[in-house]
Amino acid sequence: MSRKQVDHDYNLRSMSNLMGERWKKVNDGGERSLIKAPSSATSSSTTTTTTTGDLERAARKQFQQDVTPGFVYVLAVFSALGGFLFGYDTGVISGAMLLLKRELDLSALWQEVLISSTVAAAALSALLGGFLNGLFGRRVCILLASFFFTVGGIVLSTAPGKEAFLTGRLIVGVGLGIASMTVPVYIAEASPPQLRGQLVTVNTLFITGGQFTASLVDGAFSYLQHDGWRYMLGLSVLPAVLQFVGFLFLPESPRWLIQRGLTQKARRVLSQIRGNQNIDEEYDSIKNSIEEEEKDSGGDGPVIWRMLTYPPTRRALLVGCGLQMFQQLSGINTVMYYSATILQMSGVRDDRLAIWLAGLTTLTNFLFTLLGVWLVERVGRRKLTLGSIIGTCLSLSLLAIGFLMSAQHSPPVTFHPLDPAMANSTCSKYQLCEPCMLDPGCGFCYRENGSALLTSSCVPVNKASTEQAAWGRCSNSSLMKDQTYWAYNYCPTSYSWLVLLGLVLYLAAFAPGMGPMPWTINSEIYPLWARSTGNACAAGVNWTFNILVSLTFLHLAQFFTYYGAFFLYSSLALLGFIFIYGCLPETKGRRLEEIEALFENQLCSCGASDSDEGRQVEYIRVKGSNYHLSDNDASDVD
Ligand SMILES: O[C@H]1[C@H](O)[C@@H](O)[C@H](O)[C@@H](O)[C@H]1O
Repeated sequence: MSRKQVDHDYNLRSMSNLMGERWKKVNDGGERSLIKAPSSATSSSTTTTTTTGDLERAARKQFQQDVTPGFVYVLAVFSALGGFLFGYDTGVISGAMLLLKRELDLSALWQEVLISSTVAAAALSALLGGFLNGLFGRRVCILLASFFFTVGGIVLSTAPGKEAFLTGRLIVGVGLGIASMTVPVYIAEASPPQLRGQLVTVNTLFITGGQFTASLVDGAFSYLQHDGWRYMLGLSVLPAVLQFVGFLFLPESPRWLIQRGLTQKARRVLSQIRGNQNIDEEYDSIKNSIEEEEKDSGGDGPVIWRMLTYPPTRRALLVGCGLQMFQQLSGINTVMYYSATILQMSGVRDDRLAIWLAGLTTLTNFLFTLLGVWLVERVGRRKLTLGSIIGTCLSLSLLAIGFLMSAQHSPPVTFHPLDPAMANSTCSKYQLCEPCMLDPGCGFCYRENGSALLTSSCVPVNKASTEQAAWGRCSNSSLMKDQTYWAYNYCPTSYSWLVLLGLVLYLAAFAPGMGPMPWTINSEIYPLWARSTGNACAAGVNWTFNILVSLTFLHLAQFFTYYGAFFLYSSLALLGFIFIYGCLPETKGRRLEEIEALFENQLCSCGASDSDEGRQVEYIRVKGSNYHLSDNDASDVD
């Protein structure tokens, strides 16, 4: 939308307010002036024959003087603690697992179960969250989520065994699912339109901030071999309690209150959030839209059915779920979960150093999400998402090329030691490091002299700990003499710089757009009656594809090699680009109530609405102004 048109829209909107206030003043007998207009405008308000030029000037002045009250920021930050916990709880487990698997003697299966149980619980509870949101409201759902985070954190940090730990992970997962779908909706519903994108994006900034904090905490407590994991997981209780207490005092979403018919309360909350600015026009607009939406929404039946049978919401749901699906299919969580392995490929052999350096990945993700917060209201959602996904696609190709070069220059196996148990292992058949590394049962044991590799062998991995070989030189750290290394899941390579470059570019491209925009856009594309269900479905899709991609990554790498897997993600990102190009309309600057109209056209003509800004004028209601005059609905002018 051009700047000029935004100004024009606001002028009209402000004018409608201004006119309302003037009528009010006339009716009040001219006793008070409710707008902070310049003296010229104020004096002319004693008559209703003011010229449009005067009105427009005064409206412009008034609009320029509007400041966003601080309360909306407080509200956004307390809600975004839910995002922080999302990032922290999904991020902290990788470091905690390193300690936990030794202390609780976990098999590979148990490790997988403990990691994926949270994500699976989140997928289910996100869907359930839609129902809870509609029934109890956003505030109760956020309170519920922080309650689950708190209880889950306590159970995890005090767990006596793996079963109790699994229970804790499931409880946290339930909190995650509810928070992930509620928080963006709550922030979007409380924000003024010109700030909405930025404030909802802050939630993703908190997610990546949580992931970054988790990597620092993992690094710090990795030195505490005994019970370190209890502190790592227990720390999440602090932000959870803070959010719970905060939300005891924060208000419900005004839009939800209006929908529930609690109009007086809604007016009070709206004026509290807007810092006692005039809320008549906004209140009126929300109320009317809800009434109209309810007429349009196709009668009875479950919300999801009504959404699917009403074309605009069906299209919005497709776009929302598609965005979340492509976010995960672009492989963000393989990069987040396996960055330590990728770093090891680039020559970092010390485990602790790899954990710390993995923190750099999460820091990059966080910093570039910050760029997204800055860009979202400047360039708009559509351009930001398109730019981001094309960058993601290219950098994934670069990552793949890095892995390809490493594979093509894979070091050979030069030494074939005899298995002491005389067992016939497949590992001894490999002639190169690449296939040896891709076999989850084997690892590469080698000596290094300068840049030359000597006596390299492919031997079975220790089933209890992938950090060692089952037998031989690499089976015990004290046996590993100087310059002897054990590489599991990676091969020593001189092309690691290409992989690292790809990784950094990937995060720089993904984090400002594809990271936050699916959440931000989902929070604004559904009409109120469909908002919680729409967000619940989209969040459910996000969690489902998260688990699908992260659980299949290693198998995918085994069958298609690392470069094959990353080329696949790159092609999926390209598909995502085509989908977004065709289907995602621009929602920047529009009121939530106006956005439904963007989905009235055919699905794949959405890009056209970018230039279709004249439509904006249709939605400006002058009702707010007439409201005081007659309180008579028949006098509304659309
Ligand atoms: O938007 C977030 C963010 O990009 C995170 O880094 C990622 O781990 C999540 O899966 C995603 O939903």
